[in-house]
Formats: sequence, C-alpha cells, structure tokens
Amino acid sequence: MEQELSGTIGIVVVAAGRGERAGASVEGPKQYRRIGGKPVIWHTLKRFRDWPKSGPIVAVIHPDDRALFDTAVADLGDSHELVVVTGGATRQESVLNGLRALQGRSVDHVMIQDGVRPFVDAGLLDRIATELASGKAAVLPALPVADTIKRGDKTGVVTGTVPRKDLYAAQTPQCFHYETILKAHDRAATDQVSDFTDDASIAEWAGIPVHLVEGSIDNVKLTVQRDIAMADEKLKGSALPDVRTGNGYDVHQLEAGDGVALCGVFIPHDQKLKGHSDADVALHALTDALLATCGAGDIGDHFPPSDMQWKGAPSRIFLEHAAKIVRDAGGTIMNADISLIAEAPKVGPHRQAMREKLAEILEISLDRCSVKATTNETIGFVGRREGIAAIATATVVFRGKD
Ligand SMILES: Nc1ccn([C@@H]2O[C@H](COP(=O)(O)OP(=O)(O)OP(=O)(O)O)[C@@H](O)[C@H]2O)c(=O)n1
Ligand SMILES: C[C@](O)(CO)[C@H](O)COP(=O)(O)O
Repeated sequence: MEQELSGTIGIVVVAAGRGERAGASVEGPKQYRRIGGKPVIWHTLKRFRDWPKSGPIVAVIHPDDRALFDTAVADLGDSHELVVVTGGATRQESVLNGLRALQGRSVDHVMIQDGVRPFVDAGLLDRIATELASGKAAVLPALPVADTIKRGDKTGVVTGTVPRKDLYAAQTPQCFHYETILKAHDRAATDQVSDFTDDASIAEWAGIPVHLVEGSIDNVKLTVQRDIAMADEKLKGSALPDVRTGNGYDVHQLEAGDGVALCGVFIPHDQKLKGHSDADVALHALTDALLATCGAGDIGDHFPPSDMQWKGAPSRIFLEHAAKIVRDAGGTIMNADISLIAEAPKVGPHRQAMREKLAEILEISLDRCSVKATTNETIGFVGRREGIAAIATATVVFRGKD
C-alpha cells in the first residue's frame, strides 16, 4: 500500500532570472509575460496553491521586480503563506536564498520549482510525494530523452552520437528532504562550487542518491520566445468560451406631446414619453441587459433618477457607460436585440435608423444590432396607448478567465 507523506512540504519557486534567451518584452522578464491572460509566475504559483499538500511557498524574485511580482499575484488568494525573498546572480544562489527563507518554518521536505514551468500538474506532484513518503531523500521528475543526441564541434560538424538509452531530461519540481538539500546547497556555496544548473546535480555532488520519477510531458520550461507563444496558444485554446447573455425590460408612460425618442432616434408623434431623462425606453432596457452580462447592477444604480444631472439627458449616455463597463471587464459585445411593444408610433419606417444608432453607440457592426416591434393588439396599457415597453437582450463574450 502506498504511504501518505506526513510532515510539511515547503515550496521554493525561483523566478529571479532575467530571461535573456526569451528576449525583452514590455511586460518584463519571461516570468511576467502573460499566457492565457495571466503572468507565467501566476500560473506556476497557482498550481502549487491548488495542490492540497503544499505548505509555505517561497517566491524568489529579482530585486528590481517587486512591483511586477506584486501586480502579478494580486488576485492569487491567500490560502497559503507566501514568503517573498530576493534571488542571486545564478539559479543556484536564488535557490539557496529560497531554502534559507524556509528555515524555522518546520518544513520536512521541499519542492524546488522553476517559476517558468507553469504547467506542472497535481498528478506529477502526487507521484513525487509518494516517492518522498517512502523515505527517499531526493526525487527528480524526468522523461527519457526522445531525440537522438549528437555531439558537435564549434564549426557545426557532428563529432559523435551519444547513446540515449540511459538519458533523461530533468524537470522541476526537484524534491528533497529539506535539511539534507539545505546542507548540500550551503556546502556548495562555501566551497564555491557554482556551476550547477539544477538541484539534483548538487545532491549528486553531495553523494545523495537521486531517484527518478516519471515527469510530465506538459511540464515544459518556457525558455525562448516561441515557448511563451505556444503556452499562450495552448491556454487560450483550452479556455472555455465565456459567453454571457443579459436581459433588460423597461416601460415609460405616454402623455400628450410632440414625439418620442426610441433607440436614440426621435420620432415625431402626438405623444411623448414621461421620464427623468429623455425616457428612451429601448436604450434603458438595453443598458440593463449589458450591465447584466457582467453583474454590474442596473441603470438606476449608475444613474439614480434622484440625481438632477440626468434630467432630460439623452439616454445614449447611459448605454455608452454600460458598454464601457463591459469592455473594461474584458467583454466584447456580440449582439444587441431590442423588442419594442408600442401601439404607436409605427416603428417600421425608423428601424434601420435605430439599428444604425445602436451600432454607432455600441461601436459594433450593423448586423449585430436588431430592432423589432409589435403592437399589443389594443389590449392592456400599451394597447390603450398609455405607455411603451421594451425588452432587450445583449450577448457578450468575455476573455477567458482562469
Ligand atoms: N539568477 C537566477 C537565474 C534563474 N532563476 C530562475 O530559474 C528558472 C530557470 O532558469 P532559466 O529558464 O534559465 O531562466 P533565466 O535565467 O531567466 O533565463 P535566461 O538564462 O535565458 O536568462 C527561472 O524561473 C528563473 O527565473 C533565478 O531564480 N535566478
Ligand atoms: C532546473 C532545470 O529546469 C532542469 O531542467 C534546468 O536545469 C534549468 O536550466 P536553466 O539554464 O536555468 O534554464
């Protein structure tokens, strides 16, 4: 029977590199580049936050990146203690700083993770935990090398083929008995042995047996620009489409007058709509429908009728405001559909102008704007020409959330 790992597992995520091979970006070094809408480091940390066995997490960052890091993790939640320390000039130094930050936190084991491996998965972490539970002091996730490996010289000529039978490509997290790896890292620093590219090599150097566990094919390290682009495509491709529909309904009373504003178009008529603003019942219904797609309340929350500044206001202001709220939340308006219920005036002759007005206000194409009308067959308040009602539906696609 498999043993359960007891004790606390500390996590060290190293993210203090400069990402030179990936090249410069306005978003900062590669660990702060966005994939699937979130920084790489956010994804990596989230994978550990979501793994139930994670203990305290140490993020090792570059001293210049504090603001970038704080912004990147702002919405990560606080389910685990997150300690932030600065790294050194090499990965090895950064890891040592991270290990030292776990001292005094009662950690039994530690997982050391590259900040730029955002696809580490719970299955891999569980496999490693099982190996640690069986008493192994050092566990390395790795995959057998799949390509034929060549040796080459400076002139680009192959000088030999390396038998690949026993070759493995090392991944992270590399996992250890905490005190054992801390001692080995400390000794390497004291002895000034500084050319290790991973922590398993330090364990090997210190004479600690390192056990292989099957890595994960998805657990790639984002090293060059193309890796980042591919990671972004992968996350976008797997994100569920976030399509939302909102509805809105509004009624305004009619009284004697000279015309009504409907969908932003003034139609001469022997009545007018009563209201605090221009009483454009159609735009009010559509404003509510849009606000509903991102849970932003209703028109009255944003434009209280008690507020005198909206007296006589053209209702396009309300709709523009709702459209901005939607866009700021990451939404793209796909469709706006309004049904007017009015005995008079006749809407048909003005439908095209109304659709054009909606398209202009919402900044979307005409084919995404629909206006329909019906009478109420002379019954009810609409049938008695006491009021006009409008029903609206809006469809919005939001950029994939995590
Ligand atoms: N002084 C360093 C160097 C690297 N790392 C971290 O170690 C991981 C693996 O390193 P690598 O992919 O080589 O990152 P960079 O050093 O940033 O890349 P490059 O070598 O292209 O500059 C990364 O998460 C990186 O941020 C670190 O914490 N401190
Ligand atoms: C730790 C590592 O990811 C294992 O494959 C790798 O050695 C890091 O190397 P890098 O040169 O720092 O990217």
